[in-house]
Amino acid sequence: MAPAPHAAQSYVYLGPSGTFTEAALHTLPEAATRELLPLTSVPAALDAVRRGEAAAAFVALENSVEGPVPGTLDELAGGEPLTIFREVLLPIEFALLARPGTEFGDIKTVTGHPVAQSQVRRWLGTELPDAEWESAASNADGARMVSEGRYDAAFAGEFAAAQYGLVPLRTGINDAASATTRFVLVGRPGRPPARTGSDRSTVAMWLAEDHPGALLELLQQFAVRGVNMSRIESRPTGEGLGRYYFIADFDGHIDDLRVGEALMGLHRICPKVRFLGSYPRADRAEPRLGQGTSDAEFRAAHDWLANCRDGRA
Ligand SMILES: O=C(O)C(=O)C[C@]1(C(=O)O)C=C[C@@H](O)C=C1
Repeated sequence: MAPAPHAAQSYVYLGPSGTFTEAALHTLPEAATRELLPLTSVPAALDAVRRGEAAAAFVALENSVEGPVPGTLDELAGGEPLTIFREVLLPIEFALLARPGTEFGDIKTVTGHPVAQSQVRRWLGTELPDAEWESAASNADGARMVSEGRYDAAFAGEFAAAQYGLVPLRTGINDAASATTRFVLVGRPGRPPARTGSDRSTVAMWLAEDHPGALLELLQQFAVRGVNMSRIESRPTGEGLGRYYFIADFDGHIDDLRVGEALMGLHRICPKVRFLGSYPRADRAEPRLGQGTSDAEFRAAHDWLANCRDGRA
């Protein structure tokens, strides 16, 4: 359901209330001053922002176990441009929620978000090998459907139990210790938040045509400027088999000279580049700079070139 026009200053997110997305959103200080509106899907949330019906959407981007959240990357790379302004990391641990009185041995059907399924697959295979899985639009939506009696149990955050009148039959479930989901706050294009010295940037890039070394040419734009890439995904363009675009995260801010030079390099060799934002890193880690890649060294090189051109070298 689309938010009402008066909600234009709101933040929208994957609902209903009780999702991990909502829990992560509450860790952002600015969320306290906004109306927070749950919507039924990530595309619905991003479209509400595109239409100006919400100030920003808060969406899951990747999980340390499952990898990218299907759909979110393509939503950011396609359609009307959007920009990432913030990131949040949330440790993820599931509980198995059921209606009060349900015996563990009676569970025949379970539900949860598809990204949850990949995080509990081994646990499910061992503990409930005969249970039938059906996907829900979100983990909280799964809990809601259990409260309505449509499934016996749902995987969700333990915090969702009380909201839906359920009880946690098992807690602390996750196939991988320290599973973490990365969320981002996305708005209409605007000036990125100020550089903090511990920043991350995201860009989507399209290749001119398939040829030997095409991916290497992209990577070189980052490597020769000392820009550390932290993630790169290839995604189908939808224009036929073998046609891909790339979406990458890298250390640094668009105001860092090495980052600006790398982005200009991409612009020279790619038919299309979409800058998706520079924003403070949630883990506050600072990049390690290689020799010759600091702002001061880039500036000195520019000054030297200008002197050479003026005959003052
Ligand atoms: O269903 C939820 O609770 C969500 O917030 C969505 C979501 C996701 O899309 O990755 C968030 C965190 C977990 O990794 C599983 C599901």
